[in-house]
Amino acid sequence: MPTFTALTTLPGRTSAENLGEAMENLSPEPTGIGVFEMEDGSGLWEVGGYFTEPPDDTALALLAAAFGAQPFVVSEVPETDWVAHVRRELAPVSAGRFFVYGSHDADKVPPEAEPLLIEAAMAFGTGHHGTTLGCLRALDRLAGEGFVGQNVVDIGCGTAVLAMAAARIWPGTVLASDIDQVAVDVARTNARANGLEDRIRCVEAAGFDAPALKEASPFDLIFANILKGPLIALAPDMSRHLQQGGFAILSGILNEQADEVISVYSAAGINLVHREQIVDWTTLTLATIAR
Ligand SMILES: C[S@@+](CC[C@H](N)C(=O)[O-])C[C@H]1O[C@@H](n2cnc3c(N)ncnc32)[C@H](O)[C@@H]1O
Repeated sequence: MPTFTALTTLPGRTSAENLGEAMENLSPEPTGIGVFEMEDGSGLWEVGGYFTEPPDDTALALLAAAFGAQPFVVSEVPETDWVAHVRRELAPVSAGRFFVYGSHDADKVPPEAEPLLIEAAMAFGTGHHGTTLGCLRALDRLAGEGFVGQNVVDIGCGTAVLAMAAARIWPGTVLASDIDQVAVDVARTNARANGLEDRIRCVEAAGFDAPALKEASPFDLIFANILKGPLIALAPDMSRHLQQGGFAILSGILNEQADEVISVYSAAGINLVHREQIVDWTTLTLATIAR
């Protein structure tokens, strides 16, 4: 299936993030959105969306005008080329005891590491982003303190990197869910490639809204590496579905948004245990009891 990208630039991080959010409402819906500061010192931000069909030119022109952005440049990228490119570019990542790698780097896995094989594909979660790295490090820390997750869910699983990390170190089944069916398919493929297909159940779900999640609730560990908005919206559900003494590892939170997320979760009875910033992104470990 071909991939189309629509790219633009504009000044100002807030405007760029708002434009990225507005792009989520485009039809066809983008399968991914990226917002990056350009590294050329211009102070401009690049905002791009990936689509499986060409996005509507008029809608893009209206969006660009509304946000004071340059006209979008739409191009078709053969998916296989993109995947091959990413595979070549991605170096393995160490995060605590975990080692995330592509099959081209199989010979680099340290013998003592917990290996997580992730092939580049159309889903988020290779371990390179500060949010994924933060979640893996938070999991490593909890496990190092002796916590053993017995009923774990990874909401917004993307590649299922977090679900697989939990399944690597603990017995039991892990649920991996995503609102995006493409991500669910990628998650399933990755679970199989890692020999974890019997341990990870992959389902399509928005938040906790699927029978598989409701049946398995309450969880003793919930990962959710999604953005601030959906995290805040999910806080009441989290408090219903996280068991007493359980942990939530949350990410996708810009550093300056972390205090707001902490106070919303605290009001829902889920309290801060640990926070870590990796570049612009904060990962929070929270618990249903103060420690
Ligand atoms: C930043 S990626 C995280 C992927 C992976 N868990 C990681 O840590 O690298 C966020 C994922 O959450 C999914 N997502 C966003 N909102 C969601 C929601 N309300 N319920 C379930 N999944 C959601 C997206 O489709 C995307 O795959």
